Amino acid sequence: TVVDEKLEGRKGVRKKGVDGQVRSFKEIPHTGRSGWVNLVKFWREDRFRQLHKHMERTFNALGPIYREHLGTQSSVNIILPSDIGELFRSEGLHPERMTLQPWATHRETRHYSKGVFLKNGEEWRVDRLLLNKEVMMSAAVKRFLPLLDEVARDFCRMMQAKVEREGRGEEGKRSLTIDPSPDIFRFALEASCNVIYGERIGLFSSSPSLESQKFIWAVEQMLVTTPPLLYLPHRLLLRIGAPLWTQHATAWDHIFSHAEARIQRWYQRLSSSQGRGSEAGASGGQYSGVLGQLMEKGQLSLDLIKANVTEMMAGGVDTTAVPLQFALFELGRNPEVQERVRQQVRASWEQAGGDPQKALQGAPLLKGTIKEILRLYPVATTVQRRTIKDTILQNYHIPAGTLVQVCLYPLGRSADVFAAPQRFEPDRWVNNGEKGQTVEGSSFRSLAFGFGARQCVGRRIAENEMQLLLMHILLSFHLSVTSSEDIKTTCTLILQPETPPRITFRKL
Ligand code: HEM
Repeated sequence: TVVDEKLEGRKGVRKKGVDGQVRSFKEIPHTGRSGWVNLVKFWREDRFRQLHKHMERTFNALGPIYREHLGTQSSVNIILPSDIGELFRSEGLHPERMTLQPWATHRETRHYSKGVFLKNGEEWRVDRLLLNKEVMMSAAVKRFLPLLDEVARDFCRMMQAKVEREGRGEEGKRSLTIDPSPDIFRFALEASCNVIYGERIGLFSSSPSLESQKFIWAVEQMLVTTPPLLYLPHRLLLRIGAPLWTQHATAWDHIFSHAEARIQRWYQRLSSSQGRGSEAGASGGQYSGVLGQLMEKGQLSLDLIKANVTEMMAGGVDTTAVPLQFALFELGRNPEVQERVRQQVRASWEQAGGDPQKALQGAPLLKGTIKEILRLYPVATTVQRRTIKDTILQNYHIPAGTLVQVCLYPLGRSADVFAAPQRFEPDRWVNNGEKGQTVEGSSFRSLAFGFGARQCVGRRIAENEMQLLLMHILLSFHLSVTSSEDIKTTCTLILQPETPPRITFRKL
């Protein structure tokens, strides 16, 4: 293949073709013509798990644009902010990503509706505008922030009790070294349930319910089984009852049944409040989470509500739990950064008089920390768009309908885009990177949540959830790590640590 033959590396911006003409699509460097040969190679060398590193290596070998053909999929991959800007500028009113076909097939075979993640066109836009009102608009953020804050505070109380009980050192100053990932997954699920269903599920108790553990397991299983199914003819696997397909579909069934039980409960409450003629609705006029809002407003059908809250639950737990693990690790191995962030958080917290929104607004380094973590460890490793018109990228002609992927891991670590890209430096995002930490301007560099009208619908939930947890942890604990070696990462559908890092929590 082109990569294997180690064709001359061509970094930087590509000049016009020999005769000054735009070059053809076929001339874009590629990693091998046959999608099936490439796929076999990927399987043999276990490259799916290292997809992010494979992309980084390929850009280094082939330059800032390349084509890849893998099984049934093909894409053009890009990395430079100028090309990313060009791509997003022409995404149109109904931006389209690569369809996660196995997820779509699950909905079709079970006769379930699809949520915004899987829809396209005007159908997508109608649902999306309704959801934005409940999760993206600033009035909605104001409503759900206290629910996230409550869970973050409870998490810290639970951790304090654990450190006191199991830690070492004198009373009141004990420290405990643990792999915090199981607790963080519980936090993320508890927080999601509180915001989406308006329901606490008691995951910080000593015996969390079997149902919740099953849910966490099912999301993990669904994520792991997705990448291989993306490149295989999964309808054939479905027809022959292949174990990979069965595992995938069963995992989704669990995720759906979790949502189903809650929707039924709400439906009964709503029907009985209507029966009583109550004007305040099932929630008694109190904010009771995204599901409650959607049910009471009644603008989306019950099936569409189910599809969307299920997608939000499935998309909202691992995606926030994993960056939080990386954040604890980076703050732990960079004590000076940790102290700087803590000082700002403390000052802001004291000023805010217990108002979580004010406290976050006064601590921009917390936001910078999250952006920096997602730069180094983008939980979704690519953002994709299907072009709606002919475009030119790196002076190559890209026909309408091409799938173009922005590769976030190599982008975040590129020295052409970020100064000292290996350094964990939340300051680089504060005051528009005034400290010269990005190379040439600042547009199209922070894309972990995607872009524009199709960006992550859970973005405001995720950002606030992660910032609030870090805020309360920094107010309560000093963090350190047992080893400051880089964490090895692996790609399922999301980028995560190969082995979760161990963190020492010392009570302040
Ligand atoms: C750190 C956490 C998260 C990251 C990095 C992340 C990342 C992303 C990205 C990159 C996209 C595609 C955006 C695009 O195409 O432009 C996306 C879409 C989506 N995310 Fe997230 N996400 C996170 C958390 C969440 C949460 C908490 C939820 C649910 C509450 C959620 C639900 C969704 C949904 C439903 C979509 C599809 C939106 C649409 O197509 O209209 N995500 N996310």
